[in-house]
Amino acid sequence: MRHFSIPERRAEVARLVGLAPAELEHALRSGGLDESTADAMVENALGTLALPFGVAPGVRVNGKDYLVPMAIEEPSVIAAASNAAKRARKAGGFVAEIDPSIVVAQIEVHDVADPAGALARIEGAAAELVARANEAIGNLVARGGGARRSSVRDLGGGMIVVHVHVDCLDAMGANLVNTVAEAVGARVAELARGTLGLRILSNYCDERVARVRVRLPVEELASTRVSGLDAARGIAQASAFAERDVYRAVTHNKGIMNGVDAVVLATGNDWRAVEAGAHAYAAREGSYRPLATWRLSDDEQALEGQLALPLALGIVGGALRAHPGARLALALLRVTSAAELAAVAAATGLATNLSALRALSTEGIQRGHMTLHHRATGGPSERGPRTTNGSGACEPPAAGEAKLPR
Ligand SMILES: CC(C)(COP(=O)([O-])OP(=O)([O-])OC[C@H]1O[C@@H](n2cnc3c(N)ncnc32)[C@H](O)[C@@H]1OP(=O)([O-])[O-])[C@@H](O)C(=O)NCCC(=O)NCCSC(=O)C[C@@](C)(O)CC(=O)[O-]
Ligand SMILES: NC(=O)C1=CN([C@@H]2O[C@H](COP(=O)(O)OP(=O)(O)OC[C@H]3O[C@@H](n4cnc5c(N)ncnc54)[C@H](OP(=O)(O)O)[C@@H]3O)[C@@H](O)[C@H]2O)C=CC1
Repeated sequence: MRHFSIPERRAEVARLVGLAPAELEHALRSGGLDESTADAMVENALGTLALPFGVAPGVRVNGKDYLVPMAIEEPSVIAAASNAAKRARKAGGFVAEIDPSIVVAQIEVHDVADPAGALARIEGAAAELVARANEAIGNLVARGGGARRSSVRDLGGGMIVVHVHVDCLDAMGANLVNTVAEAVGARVAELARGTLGLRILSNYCDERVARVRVRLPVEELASTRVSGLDAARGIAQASAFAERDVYRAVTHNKGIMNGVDAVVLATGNDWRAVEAGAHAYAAREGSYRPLATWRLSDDEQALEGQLALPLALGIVGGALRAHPGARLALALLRVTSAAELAAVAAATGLATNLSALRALSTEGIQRGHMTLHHRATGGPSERGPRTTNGSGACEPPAAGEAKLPR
């Protein structure tokens, strides 16, 4: 069977999203980042290091179908996301709920002789601190964002920490929030009567959580190799394993981050921040837990999955200002807010988790994964294009049923 070329896939994607093929060509030239832009982005640049950039078609979230850009070096992850998305779409797709874009500015003060008095004075000055914060980020306030409230905690040993909770709207928010932390720092230290310490955002964005769920009739999990009910039971059992064992929970979460990180990376977002926050959230109850869990319904008719993780993503600012490949990724997604991007990234994470668990709990991971792995290493490939009409030409996909030539 004929293997479709990258230009053929680009042409199909361009058609699907209404871009000129030349725009894709241009944005993805040199791995999406030219040397002079790279030179301006970081220090001591020698060049760029490219990753494969692919798409998972037909990921339905809150009733809308997305062509999801994924940057990842690992074979079978994009296929896994596509596979689960296809099954989920038939059942109505993923449902996501996203918190407001709250990121916390931390101001730490030490050598505080009277922490109780400091807390009282800082709580009494909450409105003043919020106003000072908002003065420093006037443009964000004008857009409808800004500092919402402040809080303070006694950390013991003469150390206190003040949080200013800032709605960063469509930005990831690190620089915005650092500006706030520095703007209010001196006043906080004055109120605390201590020594001003660090002024920096927290990457633990537990007020900016993306929650996504999916409900699949068990028959949507069936294959020629396994019944839907057996697959669903296996996935629920795999979830129980991860809920009981930290060694398994970490790998389970890796399978979620396969999807999340690939979207985060493709869209030019800060994946270190996402990773740090996700794993802290996984451990928020004192032990490390799976970020996603799966249950078979009581009547054994449906499998229900849910995922929650903090996701501070931006569709403005950061690397997006400069990176043509990341801007292309956002153009493919056609998202209009950071919350919408978080919804898609989370849904993609739940999708890769579902496919991994389905494979693991039925036939094992190696057949699907290694078949695609062999393509990268020069070994045998069983896969040909699925969307040819026999003459090799692409069949036009129906809306929401988008499939790409392989
Ligand atoms: C690999 C598959 C998808 C094969 O799955 P399959 O059932 O053999 O595939 P199929 O040939 O029947 O195709 C079914 C659908 O899968 C997708 N699909 C299938 N092949 C392709 C392809 N070449 N390119 C694009 N999409 C593909 C596509 O959506 C396709 O629908 P179609 O388009 O044909 O109507 C399946 O076995 C699978 O999902 N396996 C899991 C793979 C995985 O999780 N990989 C990650 C690497 S392992 C890891 O990092 C994490 C892990 C596993 O440790 C996490 C954990 O332990 O929880
Ligand atoms: N610990 C961490 O995670 C740290 C991360 N960073 C890095 O910081 C960067 C992210 O910072 P971030 O503050 O998001 O980016 P920016 O500093 O680029 O700020 C985003 C800017 O976008 C503009 N903007 C336009 N439209 C909107 C909108 N609708 N909503 C919000 N802002 C809008 C605002 O500028 P204006 O108001 O002027 O128009 C805003 O200042 C990333 O590169 C990250 O890696 C930096 C330090 C620490």
